[in-house]
Amino acid sequence: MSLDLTRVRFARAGRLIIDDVDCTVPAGALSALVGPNGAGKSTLLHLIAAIERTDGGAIDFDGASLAALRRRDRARIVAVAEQQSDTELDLSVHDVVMLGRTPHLGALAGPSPADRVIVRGSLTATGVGDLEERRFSSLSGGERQRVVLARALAQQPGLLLADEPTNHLDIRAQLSALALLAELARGGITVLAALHDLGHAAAYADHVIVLAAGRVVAAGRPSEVLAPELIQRVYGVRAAVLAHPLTGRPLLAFADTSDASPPSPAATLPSEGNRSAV
Ligand SMILES: Nc1ncnc2c1ncn2[C@@H]1O[C@H](COP(=O)(O)OP(=O)(O)OP(=O)(O)O)[C@@H](O)[C@H]1O
Repeated sequence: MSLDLTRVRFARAGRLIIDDVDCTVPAGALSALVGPNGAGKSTLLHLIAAIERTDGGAIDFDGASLAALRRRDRARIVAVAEQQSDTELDLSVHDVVMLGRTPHLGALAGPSPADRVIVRGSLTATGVGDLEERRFSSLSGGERQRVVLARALAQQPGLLLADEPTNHLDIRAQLSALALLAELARGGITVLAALHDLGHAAAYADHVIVLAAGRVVAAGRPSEVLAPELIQRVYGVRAAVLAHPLTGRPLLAFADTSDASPPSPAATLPSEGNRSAV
């Protein structure tokens, strides 16, 4: 089930923050949403999740408007994994992740044993099964990040939106989180993750959407999109694309424009290999 955005617009304080965005997030793929600070990545995720209302355009998942759904129906389809507000701080980790089951529970019904199994499985999948009884407020930033992803998994969505899912994570946890998102995508979930690290996008994403100043400036396979010219144009840094010695996937190397050393001769893209490392 693909996500299709057509001429999506969003303005705040008299400024267009999302400016006629057209793009498709393909089904069963891990798509990376990349772009400089302030490009509009988080805003776009919020518009897709209908946390914010668009000022124009259409956002359809599997051919149906997400904004037109009732909140509960939408929550059965779309999950958002992002840094949480303070409202969850007083809950246990178990209860935070159980919130992901809310759209699936009957009107007056509490969680069933099956819901508890799903919660436990989600915590295990994100590597925090041993934290279930802890207060969310007592967790480190990286632990919270993984619990937030577990909550989104527990929702069993068709569309998973993740805002900086590797934030706060150590390198091993970063790779695990990305591999998990790629695996979920292969399992049929449409995944759109806002990523700052272009290396992660190159190494793990099937599809990359580049946002700059609220506009989509490129979209496609990482090997097509993450080219030195585009990175120079969008981020203002020099880049070389190498072949990862362990995986064969694209490996990006950067230098700021003041660095006088010559550009790498290896500025061609390698073929895509496995995704076990960046
Ligand atoms: N409510 C608002 N009122 C005014 N401006 C806003 C509002 N929300 C977002 N913006 C502005 O919209 C732009 C896009 O913000 P957004 O957080 O979506 O960017 P981002 O790509 O996620 O950035 P970052 O990589 O820094 O997290 C920024 O310039 C931000 O200041």
